[in-house]
Amino acid sequence: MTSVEFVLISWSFWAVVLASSLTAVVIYGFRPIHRLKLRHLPGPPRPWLFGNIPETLKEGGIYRTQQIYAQKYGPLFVTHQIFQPIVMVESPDLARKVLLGNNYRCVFPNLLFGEEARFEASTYLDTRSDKHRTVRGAWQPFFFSGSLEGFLSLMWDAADLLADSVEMHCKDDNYMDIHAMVQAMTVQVVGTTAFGVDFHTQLADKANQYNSDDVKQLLQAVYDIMAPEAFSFSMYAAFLVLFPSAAPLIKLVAHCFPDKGLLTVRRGRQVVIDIVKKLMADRRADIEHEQKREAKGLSSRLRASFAEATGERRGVAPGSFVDLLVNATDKATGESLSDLERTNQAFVMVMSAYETTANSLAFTLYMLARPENKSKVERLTAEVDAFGRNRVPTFEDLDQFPWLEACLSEGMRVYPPVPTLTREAERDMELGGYRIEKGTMLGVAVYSMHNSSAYWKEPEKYLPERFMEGTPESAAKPAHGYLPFGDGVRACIGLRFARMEAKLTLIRLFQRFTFELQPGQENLPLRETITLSAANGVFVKAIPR
Ligand code: HEM
Repeated sequence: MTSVEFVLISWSFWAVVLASSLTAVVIYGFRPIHRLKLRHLPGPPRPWLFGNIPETLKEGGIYRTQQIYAQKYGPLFVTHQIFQPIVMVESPDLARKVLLGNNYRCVFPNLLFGEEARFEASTYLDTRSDKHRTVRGAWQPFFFSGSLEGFLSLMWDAADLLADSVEMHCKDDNYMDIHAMVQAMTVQVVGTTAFGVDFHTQLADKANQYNSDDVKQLLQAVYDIMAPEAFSFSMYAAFLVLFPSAAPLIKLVAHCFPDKGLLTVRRGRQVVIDIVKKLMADRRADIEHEQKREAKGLSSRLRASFAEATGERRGVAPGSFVDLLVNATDKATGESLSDLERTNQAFVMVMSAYETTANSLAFTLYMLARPENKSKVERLTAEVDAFGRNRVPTFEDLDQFPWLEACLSEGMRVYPPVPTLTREAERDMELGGYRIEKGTMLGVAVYSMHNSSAYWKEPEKYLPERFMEGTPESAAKPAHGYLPFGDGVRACIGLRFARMEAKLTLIRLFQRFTFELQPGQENLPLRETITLSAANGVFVKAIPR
């Protein structure tokens, strides 16, 4: 073969490769099989290659496009937001059918590889059937009434410290970012209740800075993991979106040549994992130490009073999460959870326990600081005063705050901290008159449902009365239309913990202050990841009472 022939052959070879690749991309971009399968469902047109992503970016979030699509196409529609088509529902009845009939929550693919992927694979959030039952069973005692009662004083201490920080800002007469402040408080609560460690996240009245490098790192790391920028800044994420079936190859390349976004997420994860590993190792050492002391005949009751008298560190609360993990066994097999699984549970605890609670508190405080809600605040302070401005509530006392609880519930209606829920169809099913195939990804548009005039009267108004029994507003409330904590066997396991923490915080704050919103925040910009939060914080001025 002459060299000219060789070049010609190789040129034609490459032309064929190029042409067939282009054809594949064009066909792939249309996803004909998906279209065919879901052609009978209503929903927005799906532009080539990127699906509905451009519209989502334009509208500022998935929660917003869901609202627009529901208005246009009704309570069931198919959207192509990320990776694959999602059949979304927006009515209370359909949401119930999706959440109660399907027990596996879809978790979006990620870029993790190798050891990191193995770690992620054991995450609670992604467990199925028996494994899910085992892991949920291991978590459950942490939320029993006895455990919660034991956490009350730790939560109250944290809320009290928050109130001290607020007072400090009052002196400066400045607006403060109450969202950032409650975040610092909820991290403290996770630390003390679940791990027996005070992270000293709150500024309090003295140091005016974080006490420990670990804590600074932890907060930054959690932020990095959750930050949408970190994910979308990785160019590999775009490839995953476009070519999900090439995921293993994309992950391998991303692993070998990580870009800045991916590095940020991986570093963040590693920091949190290292910290929880350290916490668990410390606790194991403590347990061994305690057992030795026990063997020497010093009873735990005696030790507790000794600790009290000497001011020794309070230690791990009864029912602490690390203790549960250290002892956790798989009910089906009788085997103990592996170290990897234990570490993963602790990682999930840090990630899931603090942000959602902080967001729900920040949204509620935002609503209560708006001038038009002054009368709601007056009713709230009257309720708090009737209990006592300097009294510490007991576990039983928490039932004495129905209005405060209603204010919190209504805050989570307007701004549900988790705006979308997902499930995978476990079998072929009928939904809203349509046939849905097994394996289809399903979603519940919680934000849209909570803010729809189809189900709620005057949804734009902040009306805690909706959650007060016997009121006309409560009677007008849709059955099953309120889902801030999800529903079914995958519903939030931390619901009682979160509500108790939020109630104690609001009681302590309103015992001492009321709040005024900084002008210019009438429309609160939102940031959407898996959760919904205030994009630029919530700035308020506290008025001492
Ligand atoms: C106001 C605060 C909170 C809100 C709004 C919230 C909301 C949610 C939602 C919507 C889900 C998904 C439910 C579903 O798919 O049906 C969920 C699941 C979960 N939440 Fe929460 N959550 C909060 C606080 C907490 C806390 C404090 C913890 C831990 C202490 C926690 C741990 C979890 C866990 C582990 C899951 C997964 C449950 C499972 O798959 O079995 N959450 N949460």
